[in-house]
Amino acid sequence: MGTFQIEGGHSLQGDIRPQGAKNEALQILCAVLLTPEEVVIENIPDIRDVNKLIGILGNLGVKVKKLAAGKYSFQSDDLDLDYLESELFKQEGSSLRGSIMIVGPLLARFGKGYIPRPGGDKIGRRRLDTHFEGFIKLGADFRYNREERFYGVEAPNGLRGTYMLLDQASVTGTANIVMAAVMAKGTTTIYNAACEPYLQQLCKMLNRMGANISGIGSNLLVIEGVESLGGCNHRVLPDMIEIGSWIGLAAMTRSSITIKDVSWDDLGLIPDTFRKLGIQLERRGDDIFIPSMESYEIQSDMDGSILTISDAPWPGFTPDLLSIVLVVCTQARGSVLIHQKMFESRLFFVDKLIDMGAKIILCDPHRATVIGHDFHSQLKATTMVSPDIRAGISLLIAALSAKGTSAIHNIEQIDRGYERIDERLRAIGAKIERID
Ligand SMILES: CC(=O)N[C@H]1[C@@H](OP(=O)(O)OP(=O)(O)OC[C@H]2O[C@@H](n3ccc(=O)[nH]c3=O)[C@H](O)[C@@H]2O)O[C@H](CO)[C@@H](O)[C@@H]1O
Ligand SMILES: C=C(OP(=O)(O)O)C(=O)O
Repeated sequence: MGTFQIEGGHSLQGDIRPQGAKNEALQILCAVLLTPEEVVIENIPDIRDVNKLIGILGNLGVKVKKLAAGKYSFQSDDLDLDYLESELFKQEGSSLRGSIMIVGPLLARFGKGYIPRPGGDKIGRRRLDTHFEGFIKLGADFRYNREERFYGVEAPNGLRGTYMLLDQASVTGTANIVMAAVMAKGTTTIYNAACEPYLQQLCKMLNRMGANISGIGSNLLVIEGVESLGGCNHRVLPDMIEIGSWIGLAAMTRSSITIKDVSWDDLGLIPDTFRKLGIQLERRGDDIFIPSMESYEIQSDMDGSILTISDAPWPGFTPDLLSIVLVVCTQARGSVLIHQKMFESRLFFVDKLIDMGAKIILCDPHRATVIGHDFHSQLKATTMVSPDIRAGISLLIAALSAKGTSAIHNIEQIDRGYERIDERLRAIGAKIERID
């Protein structure tokens, strides 16, 4: 279990460039299984989850070549499907959430797909029903081995397009079903589809490979099945969750930071949500400039009531930034209610912030009220364990703003989504060391 040691209380300055988006990369990497031709992907982040998925693709027989930093070529022309039934796959496949998205492409191309129940963060129940109900609607047979926690779908006679209304706008579920449907016979219509930029990018890439998907960016996707897909080039967007993390970091440490090449038009409600906390953000070309601020004041609603920040499927505010918003509010002027609707265990980390001196009332597993200090009282350094990726980065931001030296254990959770975070933060003046 690795540890970060952080000396807090210093303001930072400079430019930071976001990595490629983790959640997009996980989808795009799975899509390389849909064609025997070469697929070249750029801006792949060098993070644990993505590297694990690339490892799984390699074990499946995909020819993986690293062409440059973040740039890889993949060719799935000679796969070893026996790997899917091996003990090694049971371990590797369960170690990250994103691996679930190999099932759709394998089912589309080879008529079968298996996956162990994915592991990952302890952030609440994470059902897979939407994925498998979609595959069943497309004509696949489903089985679940309860003892081994192993899911399987088979469609030896191929898949057939149909209409489906998803029970939830699941991000990975939509990606999986889209990838299964692109080569199904006839038309598939997916209503209540998730439409995060990750999915928009996936659908655009699939169309470049020869698929016929319309409705991209909406919650109604129409997919005309095609016989086969070919190779393509694709570039992963900057990671909007990392961008939000750097905005929070700048505000909490009263730093002046420029976040480079953010792809503003794909950020949805993220900039305005931070603005509601009183944080100044300036659009400079495709960069975000955040000036150093002595203080930031949370806006009230128009009728004067306390602001609520809650998550929702895209184009709503992403749940992956709520922990970061929460930590930023601990030093704001004013009060806010944070309502995490999707996940039931993502707010428990506030205990650590309370230990550090933050004023937070955890109302129930989904809601926390934060009363900001307006920098009149600095958080105090402490020792903590990162429970999940976004709680981890939030604790790291808290430690960078706190007085004294903090330690964060279990930083593997942070490394699964943030590339060389210690080096990149040191480059803008942070005092952070990795201790193995
Ligand atoms: C690898 C990856 O891409 N992970 C992301 C993906 O996970 P993932 O695709 O696993 O998450 P889902 O979209 O399936 O759902 C996440 C949670 O929200 C609940 N839910 C979802 C939709 C909805 O309309 N109502 C609802 O309550 C689900 O029951 C579940 O508990 O999307 C999540 C939701 O944006 C993000 O937190 C994860 O970072
Ligand atoms: C919850 C997250 O990731 P995953 O779905 O990979 O666990 C996240 O990125 O915040």
